[in-house]
Amino acid sequence: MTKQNVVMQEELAVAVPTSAAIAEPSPCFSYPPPRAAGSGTNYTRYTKLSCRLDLASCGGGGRAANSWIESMKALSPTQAKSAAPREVPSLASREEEEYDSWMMLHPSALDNFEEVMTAAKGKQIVMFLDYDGTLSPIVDDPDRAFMSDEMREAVREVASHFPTAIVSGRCTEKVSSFVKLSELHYAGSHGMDIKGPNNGPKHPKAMAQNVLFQPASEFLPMIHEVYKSLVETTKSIPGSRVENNKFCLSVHFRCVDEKKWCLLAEKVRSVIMDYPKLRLTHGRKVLEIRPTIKWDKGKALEFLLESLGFDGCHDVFPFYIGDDRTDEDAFKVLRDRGQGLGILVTKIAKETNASFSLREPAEVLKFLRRLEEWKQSSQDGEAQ
Ligand SMILES: O=P(O)(O)OC[C@H]1O[C@H](O[C@H]2O[C@H](CO)[C@@H](O)[C@H](O)[C@H]2O)[C@H](O)[C@@H](O)[C@@H]1O
Repeated sequence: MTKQNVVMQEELAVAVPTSAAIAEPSPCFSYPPPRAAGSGTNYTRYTKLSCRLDLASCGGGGRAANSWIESMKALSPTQAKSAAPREVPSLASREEEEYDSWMMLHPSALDNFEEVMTAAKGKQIVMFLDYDGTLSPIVDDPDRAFMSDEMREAVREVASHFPTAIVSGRCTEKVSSFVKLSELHYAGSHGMDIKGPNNGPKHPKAMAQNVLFQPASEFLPMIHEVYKSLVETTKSIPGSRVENNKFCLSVHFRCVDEKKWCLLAEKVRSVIMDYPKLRLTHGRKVLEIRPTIKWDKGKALEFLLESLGFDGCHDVFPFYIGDDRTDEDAFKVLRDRGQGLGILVTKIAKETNASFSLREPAEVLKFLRRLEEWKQSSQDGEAQ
């Protein structure tokens, strides 16, 4: 079988406006907010956090391996700043400064709620929500990443007003068992396993009935085979964990000693180099293996809009809220369509196609509650 060099070049660029550009912060933002890098905004300096996922060179150590490890650390917003070594006391404040600058371009969806809703007013809202890091906080054990009852209630309320879908890297069965709301659409396995609510949508304008779409079904046997190999190959690395997400796999290293990250990556590489039809990406302390088909969360969003009967409708306003790289595909679709709004959940500056931001799942909860209140009050207004 053809061997492939498993190299993913990914870069995370944090664009930092100069002090001149941030001297006069504007208290409110128009919709859409300023475009990110490369679109004629006030960027004059870039801080590049290299995110080269170069597994081929990992085993050999050296600079490439170090840079890969550094990029994985940089990608982890859950890093405890208080645990930073004493000799780099300025790191936290530098990150905060960068975040403040970044917020100029990706303002808080909560602080600017009225502006956001002005853009959505009169349009059919459709809500797309990522799960991990968005509805549930990031925790060490992926099997215990539960969402709170308050969050469930907020999602339930929002879904009673607007068609709502959960879009996750997890398999549909698992994420739906966490969310426990049968009235939602679920797009698991990074959008490769789409299911509509069994009893069809409650929303008068939405059409989709009993949707089931699995564009990567031919990969099931291969994924299962690779899952077994990965479990076997990585079992000697304490803390590592392979999660079977049906049409894709996750190899977790959140609980692996940093000194063993490269060894783990090398072991993953040794397995998947024999499968040129699989690709490797990385998320929040996780390596993700999935089919090379041109399908992602962005395609899933488009598919769901179409199956809901909203394709080509200009009076539809999709919100997509997510925290991870895989959510960028969906943010990009919204940006390219010039429709709706992407909201990135993050505590650190990241290059993104999202327009607005929220800091953490607790803010997502507040945002969903405000959306529900907004809908309630606009209904009350209509009734008067
Ligand atoms: O698309 P998502 O719903 O955000 O899923 C992406 C991955 O999320 C999960 O892993 C992440 O959350 C875990 C629990 O908090 C955490 O332990 C892990 O480090 C994170 O990467 C999930 O377990 C993966 O399978 C998903 O691919």
